[in-house]
Amino acid sequence: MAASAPAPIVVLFRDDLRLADHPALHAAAGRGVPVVPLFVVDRDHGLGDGPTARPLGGAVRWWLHHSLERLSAGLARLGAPLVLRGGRPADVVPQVAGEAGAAEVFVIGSLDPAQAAAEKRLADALERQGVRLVVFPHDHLIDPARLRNGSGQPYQVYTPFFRALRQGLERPVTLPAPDALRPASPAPAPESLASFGLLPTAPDWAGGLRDTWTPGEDAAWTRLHAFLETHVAGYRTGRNIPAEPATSRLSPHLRFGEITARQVWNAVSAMAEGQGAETFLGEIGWREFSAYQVVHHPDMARRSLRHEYDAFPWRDAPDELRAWQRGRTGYPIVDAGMRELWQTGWMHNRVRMIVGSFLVKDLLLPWQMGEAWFHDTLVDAHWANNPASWQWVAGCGADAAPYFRIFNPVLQGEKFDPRGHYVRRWVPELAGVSDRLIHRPWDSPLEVARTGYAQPLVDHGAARHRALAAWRGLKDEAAE
Ligand SMILES: Cc1cc2nc3c(=O)[nH]c(=O)nc-3n(C[C@H](O)[C@H](O)[C@H](O)COP(=O)(O)OP(=O)(O)OC[C@H]3O[C@@H](n4cnc5c(N)ncnc54)[C@H](O)[C@@H]3O)c2cc1C
Repeated sequence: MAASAPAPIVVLFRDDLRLADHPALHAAAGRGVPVVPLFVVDRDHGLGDGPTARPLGGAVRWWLHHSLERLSAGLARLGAPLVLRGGRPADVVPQVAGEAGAAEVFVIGSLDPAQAAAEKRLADALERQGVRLVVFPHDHLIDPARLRNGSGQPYQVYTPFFRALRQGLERPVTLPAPDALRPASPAPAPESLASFGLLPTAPDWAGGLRDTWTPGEDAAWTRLHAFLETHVAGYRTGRNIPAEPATSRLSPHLRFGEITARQVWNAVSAMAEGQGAETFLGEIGWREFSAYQVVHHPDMARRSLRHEYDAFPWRDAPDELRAWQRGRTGYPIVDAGMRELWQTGWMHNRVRMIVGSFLVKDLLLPWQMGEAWFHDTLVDAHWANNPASWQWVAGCGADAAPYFRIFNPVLQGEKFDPRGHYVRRWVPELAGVSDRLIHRPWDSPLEVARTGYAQPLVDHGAARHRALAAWRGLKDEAAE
Protein backbone atom coordinates (compact mmCIF):
# COMPACT_ATOMS: atom_id res chain seq x y z
CA MET A 1 0.00 0.00 0.00
CA ALA A 2 1.40 3.44 -0.92
CA ALA A 3 2.13 5.69 2.08
CA SER A 4 -0.22 8.68 2.17
CA ALA A 5 1.37 12.09 1.45
CA PRO A 6 2.32 13.99 4.62
CA ALA A 7 -0.16 16.73 5.59
CA PRO A 8 1.12 20.24 4.84
CA ILE A 9 1.59 22.82 7.59
CA VAL A 10 0.15 26.28 7.11
CA VAL A 11 2.52 28.99 8.42
CA LEU A 12 0.55 32.13 9.14
CA PHE A 13 2.61 35.34 8.84
CA ARG A 14 1.54 38.47 10.69
CA ASP A 15 3.96 41.12 12.06
CA ASP A 16 6.87 38.82 11.18
CA LEU A 17 7.54 39.37 7.48
CA ARG A 18 10.92 37.67 7.30
CA LEU A 19 12.58 34.32 6.62
CA ALA A 20 15.34 34.29 9.26
CA ASP A 21 14.77 34.01 13.00
CA HIS A 22 11.24 32.86 12.34
CA PRO A 23 10.53 30.00 14.76
CA ALA A 24 7.24 28.99 13.11
CA LEU A 25 8.70 28.81 9.58
CA HIS A 26 11.85 27.16 10.89
CA ALA A 27 9.89 24.45 12.71
CA ALA A 28 7.61 23.78 9.74
CA ALA A 29 10.59 23.50 7.38
CA GLY A 30 12.30 21.18 9.86
CA ARG A 31 9.40 18.73 9.69
CA GLY A 32 10.17 18.12 6.01
CA VAL A 33 6.47 18.31 5.08
CA PRO A 34 4.94 20.70 2.52
CA VAL A 35 4.58 24.25 3.79
CA VAL A 36 1.83 26.72 2.90
CA PRO A 37 2.97 30.25 3.86
CA LEU A 38 -0.12 32.43 4.31
CA PHE A 39 -0.82 36.11 4.96
CA VAL A 40 -4.35 37.39 5.48
CA VAL A 41 -4.99 41.03 4.63
CA ASP A 42 -7.71 42.63 6.74
CA ARG A 43 -7.61 46.38 6.14
CA ASP A 44 -10.43 47.08 8.56
CA HIS A 45 -9.11 45.25 11.60
CA GLY A 46 -5.35 45.11 11.04
CA LEU A 47 -4.14 41.82 12.41
CA GLY A 48 -6.39 41.95 15.43
CA ASP A 49 -9.71 41.11 16.89
CA GLY A 50 -11.75 42.30 19.84
CA PRO A 51 -12.20 45.84 21.19
CA THR A 52 -8.61 46.99 20.69
CA ALA A 53 -8.34 45.99 17.00
CA ARG A 54 -7.83 48.95 14.62
CA PRO A 55 -7.85 49.46 10.88
CA LEU A 56 -4.40 49.68 9.30
CA GLY A 57 -3.10 53.22 8.84
CA GLY A 58 -2.37 54.56 5.35
CA ALA A 59 1.44 54.59 5.62
CA VAL A 60 1.47 51.13 7.19
CA ARG A 61 -0.63 49.83 4.30
CA TRP A 62 1.92 51.20 1.86
CA TRP A 63 4.76 49.49 3.73
CA LEU A 64 2.82 46.25 4.08
CA HIS A 65 2.24 46.05 0.33
CA HIS A 66 5.96 46.30 -0.43
CA SER A 67 7.05 44.11 2.44
CA LEU A 68 4.67 41.39 1.28
CA GLU A 69 6.15 41.67 -2.20
CA ARG A 70 9.64 41.05 -0.78
CA LEU A 71 8.51 38.23 1.48
CA SER A 72 6.68 36.65 -1.41
CA ALA A 73 9.80 36.76 -3.58
CA GLY A 74 11.91 35.26 -0.76
CA LEU A 75 9.46 32.43 -0.12
CA ALA A 76 9.18 31.70 -3.83
CA ARG A 77 12.99 31.37 -3.97
CA LEU A 78 12.83 28.84 -1.15
CA GLY A 79 10.23 26.86 -3.07
CA ALA A 80 6.88 27.62 -1.38
CA PRO A 81 5.19 30.80 -2.64
CA LEU A 82 3.18 32.99 -0.28
CA VAL A 83 -0.59 32.55 -0.39
CA LEU A 84 -2.30 35.92 0.01
CA ARG A 85 -5.94 36.12 0.95
CA GLY A 86 -8.26 38.89 2.10
CA GLY A 87 -10.80 38.73 4.96
CA ARG A 88 -10.96 37.92 8.68
CA PRO A 89 -8.27 35.42 9.70
CA ALA A 90 -10.73 33.36 11.75
CA ASP A 91 -12.70 32.73 8.54
CA VAL A 92 -9.88 32.60 6.00
CA VAL A 93 -7.22 30.51 7.76
CA PRO A 94 -9.53 27.50 8.38
CA GLN A 95 -10.62 27.72 4.77
CA VAL A 96 -7.02 27.67 3.48
CA ALA A 97 -6.13 24.87 5.92
CA GLY A 98 -9.10 22.91 4.52
CA GLU A 99 -8.04 23.52 0.91
CA ALA A 100 -4.49 22.41 1.68
CA GLY A 101 -5.55 19.41 3.80
CA ALA A 102 -3.43 20.77 6.68
CA ALA A 103 -3.77 19.39 10.20
CA GLU A 104 -1.72 22.16 11.81
CA VAL A 105 -1.30 25.92 11.51
CA PHE A 106 1.90 27.46 12.91
CA VAL A 107 2.01 31.10 13.98
CA ILE A 108 4.29 33.32 16.06
CA GLY A 109 2.44 34.59 19.13
CA SER A 110 1.91 38.30 19.72
CA LEU A 111 1.88 40.50 22.80
CA ASP A 112 -0.53 42.88 21.07
CA PRO A 113 -3.85 42.34 22.89
CA ALA A 114 -5.76 42.60 19.60
CA GLN A 115 -3.58 39.99 17.93
CA ALA A 116 -3.72 37.77 21.00
CA ALA A 117 -7.54 37.98 20.80
CA ALA A 118 -7.35 37.08 17.11
CA GLU A 119 -5.19 34.08 17.98
CA LYS A 120 -7.76 32.82 20.43
CA ARG A 121 -10.63 33.19 18.01
CA LEU A 122 -8.57 31.49 15.31
CA ALA A 123 -7.66 28.58 17.59
CA ASP A 124 -11.39 28.02 18.30
CA ALA A 125 -12.32 28.21 14.61
CA LEU A 126 -9.57 25.77 13.64
CA GLU A 127 -10.41 23.38 16.45
CA ARG A 128 -13.98 23.08 15.17
CA GLN A 129 -12.40 21.79 11.97
CA GLY A 130 -10.00 19.43 13.73
CA VAL A 131 -6.96 21.59 12.93
CA ARG A 132 -4.46 22.51 15.65
CA LEU A 133 -3.06 26.04 16.05
CA VAL A 134 0.53 25.90 17.29
CA VAL A 135 1.63 29.24 18.74
CA PHE A 136 5.39 29.90 18.86
CA PRO A 137 7.01 32.36 21.31
CA HIS A 138 6.53 36.04 20.47
CA ASP A 139 9.27 38.26 19.08
CA HIS A 140 9.85 40.37 22.18
CA LEU A 141 12.88 40.09 24.43
CA ILE A 142 10.88 39.72 27.61
CA ASP A 143 8.09 37.71 29.08
CA PRO A 144 5.90 40.49 30.52
CA ALA A 145 4.01 38.11 32.76
CA ARG A 146 7.22 37.21 34.59
CA LEU A 147 8.94 40.59 34.85
CA ARG A 148 7.70 42.08 38.15
CA ASN A 149 9.05 44.45 40.77
CA GLY A 150 9.97 43.48 44.34
CA SER A 151 6.32 43.60 45.43
CA GLY A 152 5.25 41.31 42.62
CA GLN A 153 3.59 44.20 40.71
CA PRO A 154 4.24 45.28 37.10
CA TYR A 155 6.95 47.95 36.81
CA GLN A 156 5.55 51.47 36.50
CA VAL A 157 8.82 53.18 35.61
CA TYR A 158 11.30 52.47 32.83
CA THR A 159 14.67 52.52 34.66
CA PRO A 160 14.06 49.62 37.09
CA PHE A 161 12.22 47.79 34.31
CA PHE A 162 15.23 48.01 32.03
CA ARG A 163 17.62 47.01 34.81
CA ALA A 164 15.53 43.89 35.41
CA LEU A 165 15.34 43.20 31.67
CA ARG A 166 19.12 43.34 31.32
CA GLN A 167 19.68 41.16 34.36
CA GLY A 168 17.26 38.52 33.14
CA LEU A 169 18.33 38.56 29.50
CA GLU A 170 20.54 35.75 28.31
CA ARG A 171 22.07 36.23 24.86
CA PRO A 172 18.94 35.72 22.76
CA VAL A 173 18.95 32.71 20.46
CA THR A 174 18.24 33.47 16.80
CA LEU A 175 17.46 31.03 14.01
CA PRO A 176 18.71 30.90 10.41
CA ALA A 177 16.36 31.09 7.43
CA PRO A 178 15.40 27.67 6.06
CA ASP A 179 17.48 26.51 3.08
CA ALA A 180 14.43 25.33 1.18
CA LEU A 181 10.69 24.72 1.63
CA ARG A 182 8.64 21.89 0.26
CA PRO A 183 5.61 23.25 -1.61
CA ALA A 184 2.10 21.89 -1.20
CA SER A 185 0.65 20.27 -4.29
CA PRO A 186 -1.73 21.59 -5.28
CA ALA A 187 -1.17 24.79 -3.27
CA PRO A 188 -4.21 26.91 -2.31
CA ALA A 189 -4.70 29.61 -4.95
CA PRO A 190 -3.45 33.07 -3.96
CA GLU A 191 -5.27 36.35 -4.52
CA SER A 192 -3.26 39.12 -6.14
CA LEU A 193 -1.55 41.66 -3.90
CA ALA A 194 -2.86 44.49 -6.07
CA SER A 195 -6.44 43.41 -5.37
CA PHE A 196 -6.18 44.45 -1.70
CA GLY A 197 -5.83 48.15 -2.54
CA LEU A 198 -3.08 48.75 0.03
CA LEU A 199 -1.43 51.44 -2.10
CA PRO A 200 -2.85 54.94 -2.50
CA THR A 201 -4.33 55.71 -5.90
CA ALA A 202 -5.71 59.21 -6.34
CA PRO A 203 -4.06 61.20 -4.93
CA ASP A 204 -0.87 59.15 -4.84
CA TRP A 205 0.70 60.63 -1.71
CA ALA A 206 3.38 57.95 -1.41
CA GLY A 207 6.13 59.51 -3.58
CA GLY A 208 8.13 60.63 -0.54
CA LEU A 209 7.80 57.17 1.01
CA ARG A 210 9.10 55.55 -2.15
CA ASP A 211 12.08 57.94 -2.19
CA THR A 212 12.89 57.30 1.47
CA TRP A 213 12.36 53.62 2.16
CA THR A 214 13.03 50.12 0.92
CA PRO A 215 10.79 47.74 2.86
CA GLY A 216 11.86 44.14 3.45
CA GLU A 217 14.24 41.91 5.35
CA ASP A 218 17.32 42.59 3.19
CA ALA A 219 16.90 46.34 3.52
CA ALA A 220 16.52 45.97 7.30
CA TRP A 221 19.93 44.28 7.49
CA THR A 222 21.49 46.88 5.22
CA ARG A 223 20.24 49.59 7.59
CA LEU A 224 21.47 47.77 10.65
CA HIS A 225 24.94 47.26 9.22
CA ALA A 226 25.18 50.86 8.01
CA PHE A 227 24.19 52.04 11.47
CA LEU A 228 26.73 49.80 13.20
CA GLU A 229 29.50 50.90 10.86
CA THR A 230 28.82 54.61 10.88
CA HIS A 231 26.60 55.90 13.66
CA VAL A 232 26.40 53.69 16.71
CA ALA A 233 29.59 55.12 18.26
CA GLY A 234 28.20 58.66 18.25
CA TYR A 235 24.58 57.64 18.90
CA ARG A 236 24.43 58.97 22.45
CA THR A 237 24.60 62.60 21.36
CA GLY A 238 23.87 62.23 17.65
CA ARG A 239 20.43 60.72 18.25
CA ASN A 240 19.13 64.10 19.45
CA ILE A 241 20.09 66.04 16.33
CA PRO A 242 17.24 65.74 13.82
CA ALA A 243 19.28 67.12 10.90
CA GLU A 244 21.76 64.23 11.23
CA PRO A 245 21.06 60.69 9.98
CA ALA A 246 22.42 59.47 13.33
CA THR A 247 19.72 56.99 14.35
CA SER A 248 19.18 53.54 12.87
CA ARG A 249 15.80 54.11 11.15
CA LEU A 250 15.04 50.50 11.89
CA SER A 251 11.62 51.31 13.37
CA PRO A 252 9.42 50.30 10.40
CA HIS A 253 11.52 47.17 9.86
CA LEU A 254 11.06 46.23 13.52
CA ARG A 255 7.38 47.17 13.33
CA PHE A 256 6.79 44.63 10.56
CA GLY A 257 9.12 42.04 12.04
CA GLU A 258 11.43 42.13 9.03
CA ILE A 259 14.16 41.99 11.64
CA THR A 260 13.73 41.00 15.28
CA ALA A 261 14.76 42.79 18.44
CA ARG A 262 16.74 39.62 19.24
CA GLN A 263 18.76 39.95 16.03
CA VAL A 264 19.35 43.65 16.59
CA TRP A 265 20.31 43.12 20.23
CA ASN A 266 22.80 40.39 19.33
CA ALA A 267 24.34 42.33 16.45
CA VAL A 268 24.80 45.45 18.56
CA SER A 269 26.20 43.46 21.49
CA ALA A 270 28.64 41.62 19.22
CA MET A 271 29.79 44.45 16.99
CA ALA A 272 29.65 47.57 19.11
CA GLU A 273 30.52 48.72 22.59
CA GLY A 274 30.70 51.92 24.60
CA GLN A 275 28.11 54.51 25.47
CA GLY A 276 26.62 54.69 21.98
CA ALA A 277 25.80 50.99 21.96
CA GLU A 278 24.52 51.10 25.55
CA THR A 279 22.22 54.03 24.80
CA PHE A 280 20.94 52.27 21.70
CA LEU A 281 20.16 49.08 23.63
CA GLY A 282 18.32 51.31 26.09
CA GLU A 283 16.06 52.44 23.22
CA ILE A 284 15.35 48.84 22.33
CA GLY A 285 14.50 48.62 26.03
CA TRP A 286 11.95 51.44 25.60
CA ARG A 287 10.34 49.37 22.87
CA GLU A 288 10.08 46.46 25.28
CA PHE A 289 8.71 48.73 28.01
CA SER A 290 5.99 50.05 25.68
CA ALA A 291 4.83 46.51 24.89
CA TYR A 292 5.01 45.63 28.58
CA GLN A 293 2.73 48.53 29.45
CA VAL A 294 0.15 47.66 26.81
CA VAL A 295 0.09 44.04 27.92
CA HIS A 296 -0.84 45.29 31.38
CA HIS A 297 -3.15 48.05 30.08
CA PRO A 298 -4.67 46.80 26.79
CA ASP A 299 -6.79 49.91 26.30
CA MET A 300 -3.78 52.21 26.21
CA ALA A 301 -4.47 53.71 22.77
CA ARG A 302 -7.76 55.09 24.06
CA ARG A 303 -7.58 55.62 27.81
CA SER A 304 -5.02 57.54 29.83
CA LEU A 305 -3.13 55.31 32.21
CA ARG A 306 -3.79 57.91 34.89
CA HIS A 307 -7.55 57.81 34.73
CA GLU A 308 -7.98 61.31 36.17
CA TYR A 309 -6.91 62.56 32.72
CA ASP A 310 -10.19 61.33 31.31
CA ALA A 311 -11.66 64.46 32.92
CA PHE A 312 -9.04 66.84 31.48
CA PRO A 313 -10.64 69.96 29.95
CA TRP A 314 -9.35 69.37 26.42
CA ARG A 315 -10.21 71.97 23.80
CA ASP A 316 -12.19 71.36 20.68
CA ALA A 317 -10.35 73.21 17.89
CA PRO A 318 -10.49 71.35 14.56
CA ASP A 319 -8.78 74.19 12.67
CA GLU A 320 -5.82 74.09 15.03
CA LEU A 321 -5.64 70.31 14.76
CA ARG A 322 -5.55 70.64 11.00
CA ALA A 323 -2.85 73.33 11.14
CA TRP A 324 -0.75 70.99 13.31
CA GLN A 325 -1.31 68.05 10.95
CA ARG A 326 -0.34 70.10 7.92
CA GLY A 327 2.75 71.69 9.51
CA ARG A 328 1.31 75.22 9.65
CA THR A 329 1.51 76.09 13.35
CA GLY A 330 3.97 78.97 12.87
CA TYR A 331 6.57 77.16 15.05
CA PRO A 332 9.36 76.11 12.67
CA ILE A 333 10.57 72.97 14.44
CA VAL A 334 6.99 71.72 14.89
CA ASP A 335 6.12 72.40 11.27
CA ALA A 336 9.35 70.80 10.03
CA GLY A 337 8.54 67.63 11.97
CA MET A 338 4.95 67.44 10.79
CA ARG A 339 6.01 67.94 7.17
CA GLU A 340 8.79 65.36 7.47
CA LEU A 341 6.13 62.96 8.74
CA TRP A 342 3.72 63.73 5.92
CA GLN A 343 6.36 63.40 3.24
CA THR A 344 8.36 60.42 4.47
CA GLY A 345 6.10 58.56 6.92
CA TRP A 346 8.69 58.99 9.66
CA MET A 347 9.78 61.67 12.10
CA HIS A 348 12.85 61.99 14.25
CA ASN A 349 12.27 60.98 17.89
CA ARG A 350 13.31 64.34 19.39
CA VAL A 351 10.87 66.10 17.08
CA ARG A 352 8.09 63.59 17.83
CA MET A 353 8.40 64.68 21.46
CA ILE A 354 8.32 68.37 20.52
CA VAL A 355 5.30 68.13 18.19
CA GLY A 356 3.51 65.89 20.70
CA SER A 357 4.07 68.35 23.53
CA PHE A 358 2.88 71.18 21.28
CA LEU A 359 -0.38 69.44 20.42
CA VAL A 360 -1.18 68.38 23.96
CA LYS A 361 0.22 71.24 26.05
CA ASP A 362 0.21 74.28 23.77
CA LEU A 363 -3.01 73.53 21.89
CA LEU A 364 -4.64 71.52 24.70
CA LEU A 365 -5.91 68.98 22.20
CA PRO A 366 -6.36 65.37 23.38
CA TRP A 367 -3.30 63.16 22.99
CA GLN A 368 -5.55 60.56 21.34
CA MET A 369 -5.88 62.88 18.31
CA GLY A 370 -2.12 62.99 17.91
CA GLU A 371 -1.86 59.25 18.41
CA ALA A 372 -4.50 58.69 15.73
CA TRP A 373 -2.72 60.97 13.24
CA PHE A 374 0.57 59.17 13.85
CA HIS A 375 -1.23 55.84 13.52
CA ASP A 376 -2.35 56.86 10.06
CA THR A 377 0.81 58.57 8.81
CA LEU A 378 3.81 56.76 10.35
CA VAL A 379 5.34 53.83 8.50
CA ASP A 380 6.43 52.56 11.92
CA ALA A 381 3.02 53.08 13.60
CA HIS A 382 3.14 50.48 16.34
CA TRP A 383 0.41 49.11 18.59
CA ALA A 384 2.52 49.74 21.71
CA ASN A 385 5.21 52.33 20.92
CA ASN A 386 2.73 54.84 19.59
CA PRO A 387 0.18 54.97 22.43
CA ALA A 388 2.82 54.52 25.15
CA SER A 389 4.95 57.35 23.72
CA TRP A 390 1.94 59.64 23.37
CA GLN A 391 0.94 58.99 26.96
CA TRP A 392 4.52 59.70 28.05
CA VAL A 393 4.48 63.00 26.15
CA ALA A 394 1.06 63.91 27.54
CA GLY A 395 2.19 63.07 31.06
CA CYS A 396 -0.69 60.71 31.68
CA GLY A 397 1.27 57.48 31.28
CA ALA A 398 4.11 55.70 33.04
CA ASP A 399 6.43 58.51 33.98
CA ALA A 400 8.36 59.56 37.04
CA ALA A 401 7.84 63.33 36.40
CA PRO A 402 4.57 63.76 34.55
CA TYR A 403 2.69 66.76 33.28
CA PHE A 404 4.96 69.66 34.16
CA ARG A 405 7.30 68.74 31.30
CA ILE A 406 6.26 71.26 28.66
CA PHE A 407 8.67 71.55 25.76
CA ASN A 408 9.43 75.07 24.60
CA PRO A 409 9.48 74.67 20.80
CA VAL A 410 11.81 77.64 20.30
CA LEU A 411 14.39 76.56 22.87
CA GLN A 412 14.20 72.95 21.70
CA GLY A 413 14.80 74.09 18.14
CA GLU A 414 17.73 76.31 19.14
CA LYS A 415 19.29 73.53 21.19
CA PHE A 416 18.89 70.58 18.84
CA ASP A 417 18.84 72.32 15.45
CA PRO A 418 21.07 75.31 16.19
CA ARG A 419 21.89 76.17 12.58
CA GLY A 420 18.36 75.45 11.40
CA HIS A 421 19.41 72.75 8.89
CA TYR A 422 16.47 70.53 9.77
CA VAL A 423 13.95 73.35 9.62
CA ARG A 424 15.23 74.60 6.27
CA ARG A 425 15.05 71.09 4.81
CA TRP A 426 11.35 70.66 5.59
CA VAL A 427 10.07 74.24 5.65
CA PRO A 428 11.51 75.59 2.42
CA GLU A 429 9.82 78.99 2.77
CA LEU A 430 12.23 79.62 5.67
CA ALA A 431 15.30 78.64 3.64
CA GLY A 432 16.62 82.20 3.41
CA VAL A 433 16.05 83.10 7.09
CA SER A 434 19.16 83.68 9.23
CA ASP A 435 20.30 81.21 11.91
CA ARG A 436 19.39 83.77 14.56
CA LEU A 437 15.77 84.00 13.46
CA ILE A 438 15.20 80.51 12.13
CA HIS A 439 13.36 79.29 15.26
CA ARG A 440 11.66 82.63 16.00
CA PRO A 441 10.91 84.25 12.63
CA TRP A 442 8.20 86.44 14.17
CA ASP A 443 10.97 88.52 15.78
CA SER A 444 11.30 90.02 12.31
CA PRO A 445 7.87 90.93 10.91
CA LEU A 446 9.66 91.81 7.68
CA GLU A 447 10.95 88.24 7.34
CA VAL A 448 7.50 86.83 8.05
CA ALA A 449 5.96 89.06 5.39
CA ARG A 450 8.71 88.16 2.92
CA THR A 451 8.48 84.39 3.44
CA GLY A 452 4.72 84.15 3.83
CA TYR A 453 5.31 81.75 6.73
CA ALA A 454 2.38 81.09 9.09
CA GLN A 455 1.86 83.26 12.18
CA PRO A 456 2.17 81.28 15.45
CA LEU A 457 -1.15 79.62 16.31
CA VAL A 458 -0.59 80.43 19.98
CA ASP A 459 1.88 82.36 22.09
CA HIS A 460 3.92 79.64 23.80
CA GLY A 461 4.27 81.54 27.10
CA ALA A 462 0.52 82.13 27.38
CA ALA A 463 -0.27 78.59 26.24
CA ARG A 464 2.06 77.20 28.87
CA HIS A 465 0.24 79.09 31.62
CA ARG A 466 -3.10 77.90 30.27
CA ALA A 467 -1.89 74.29 30.30
CA LEU A 468 -0.50 74.51 33.81
CA ALA A 469 -3.72 76.09 35.09
CA ALA A 470 -5.79 73.32 33.50
CA TRP A 471 -3.53 70.69 35.01
CA ARG A 472 -3.66 72.22 38.48
CA GLY A 473 -7.46 72.35 38.22
CA LEU A 474 -7.50 68.65 37.39
CA LYS A 475 -5.23 67.84 40.35
CA ASP A 476 -7.42 69.88 42.72
CA GLU A 477 -10.52 68.10 41.48
CA ALA A 478 -8.84 64.73 41.93
CA ALA A 479 -7.79 65.68 45.47
CA GLU A 480 -11.31 66.78 46.53
C1 LIG B 1 4.79 60.78 20.25
C2 LIG B 1 5.66 59.61 19.84
C3 LIG B 1 5.13 58.58 19.08
C4 LIG B 1 5.92 57.49 18.71
N1 LIG B 1 5.38 56.50 17.95
C5 LIG B 1 6.13 55.42 17.60
C6 LIG B 1 5.60 54.38 16.81
O1 LIG B 1 4.42 54.36 16.45
N2 LIG B 1 6.42 53.35 16.45
C7 LIG B 1 7.73 53.29 16.86
O2 LIG B 1 8.43 52.34 16.52
N3 LIG B 1 8.25 54.26 17.65
C8 LIG B 1 7.51 55.31 18.02
N4 LIG B 1 8.06 56.31 18.78
C9 LIG B 1 9.40 56.10 19.36
C10 LIG B 1 10.58 56.66 18.53
O3 LIG B 1 10.34 57.98 18.18
C11 LIG B 1 10.86 55.85 17.29
O4 LIG B 1 10.95 54.48 17.59
C12 LIG B 1 12.18 56.27 16.64
O5 LIG B 1 12.17 57.63 16.33
C13 LIG B 1 12.42 55.45 15.39
O6 LIG B 1 13.57 55.85 14.74
P1 LIG B 1 14.86 54.93 14.69
O7 LIG B 1 14.49 53.57 14.24
O8 LIG B 1 15.89 55.65 13.92
O9 LIG B 1 15.24 54.87 16.22
P2 LIG B 1 16.61 54.52 16.95
O10 LIG B 1 16.98 55.71 17.75
O11 LIG B 1 17.62 54.01 16.01
O12 LIG B 1 16.18 53.38 17.98
C14 LIG B 1 16.21 51.99 17.64
C15 LIG B 1 14.87 51.37 17.88
O13 LIG B 1 14.50 51.45 19.25
C16 LIG B 1 13.09 51.63 19.36
N5 LIG B 1 12.84 52.93 20.02
C17 LIG B 1 13.60 54.03 19.96
N6 LIG B 1 13.07 55.01 20.73
C18 LIG B 1 11.96 54.50 21.27
C19 LIG B 1 10.98 55.00 22.16
N7 LIG B 1 11.05 56.24 22.68
N8 LIG B 1 9.94 54.21 22.51
C20 LIG B 1 9.84 52.95 22.03
N9 LIG B 1 10.75 52.40 21.18
C21 LIG B 1 11.79 53.17 20.81
C22 LIG B 1 12.52 51.63 17.95
O14 LIG B 1 12.08 50.34 17.63
C23 LIG B 1 13.74 52.03 17.12
O15 LIG B 1 13.67 51.57 15.79
C24 LIG B 1 7.27 57.42 19.15
C25 LIG B 1 7.79 58.46 19.93
C26 LIG B 1 7.00 59.54 20.26
C27 LIG B 1 7.60 60.63 21.11
